[in-house]
Amino acid sequence: MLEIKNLYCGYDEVDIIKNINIKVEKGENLCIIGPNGCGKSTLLKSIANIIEYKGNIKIDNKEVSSYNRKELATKVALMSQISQIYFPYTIYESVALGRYAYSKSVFNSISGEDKEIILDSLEKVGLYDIKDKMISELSGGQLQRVFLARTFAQNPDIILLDEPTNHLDLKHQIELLQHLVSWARDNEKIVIGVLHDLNLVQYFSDKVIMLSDGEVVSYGSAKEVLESEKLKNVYGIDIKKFMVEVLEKWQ
Ligand SMILES: Nc1ncnc2c1ncn2[C@@H]1O[C@H](COP(=O)(O)OP(=O)(O)OP(=O)(O)O)[C@@H](O)[C@H]1O
Repeated sequence: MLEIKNLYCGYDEVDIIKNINIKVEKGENLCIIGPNGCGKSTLLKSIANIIEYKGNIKIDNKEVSSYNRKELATKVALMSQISQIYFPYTIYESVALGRYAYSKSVFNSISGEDKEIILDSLEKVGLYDIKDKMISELSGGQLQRVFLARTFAQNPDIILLDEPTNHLDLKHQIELLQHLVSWARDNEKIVIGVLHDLNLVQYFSDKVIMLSDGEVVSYGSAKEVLESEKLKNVYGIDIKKFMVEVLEKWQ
């Protein structure tokens, strides 16, 4: 379980995130929404202990800042927006890096069980058949799926995703989110994702948290949070009216 209490964090002594309190139960999918710059990525970075924070962030009753790096890697994995850094690795090798947290030393070779987990992760994201390709030869969407497979291979208790679908076509967006939902439900894990597409939020989340200027302005089911008036106040446009107009065009 993840429990966040009185959380404040930011950069250069300026708080971006202010007084956040949430509890996420095992098996739950939480979506974080809110306009550009409201602090969504900053919140994820604090949960992954990448930036310092004030208050409490506890995974299984232990403060994330008190886990050592390797231990924390078995608890939480952050998949960020795609980085443009390309290492000279194959897809398989890149995904194998996800098993590092479980190796006894950097000199240990990968075990039979590790191999099975890596191949299973590649299968899940549909990259098994091209696992020996160099990652420098991949499209943005394929690369995103490599990072996701590495996250699955890491098998943490909590996966944090920062706009995981931004490079994916619609089929892969839906498949990815379906994988994540069943991964969380079947294994009693937690998925916390920043999503901009409110249709996907509506479809895949158990709970939604809406941020505005670093504070929680709404927290609950998608039905409770994605209310027309609340969205208008935070985003400054009538999103529901726009969505309904678009849907009518499909008729
Ligand atoms: N490394 C950093 N140093 C200083 N300020 C930063 C840093 N990263 C982000 N910020 C600032 O913190 C604020 C929140 O940024 P953050 O990336 O968390 O927002 P976001 O809600 O994820 O935005 P977006 O939807 O555009 O991705 C912004 O004002 C941003 O400029």
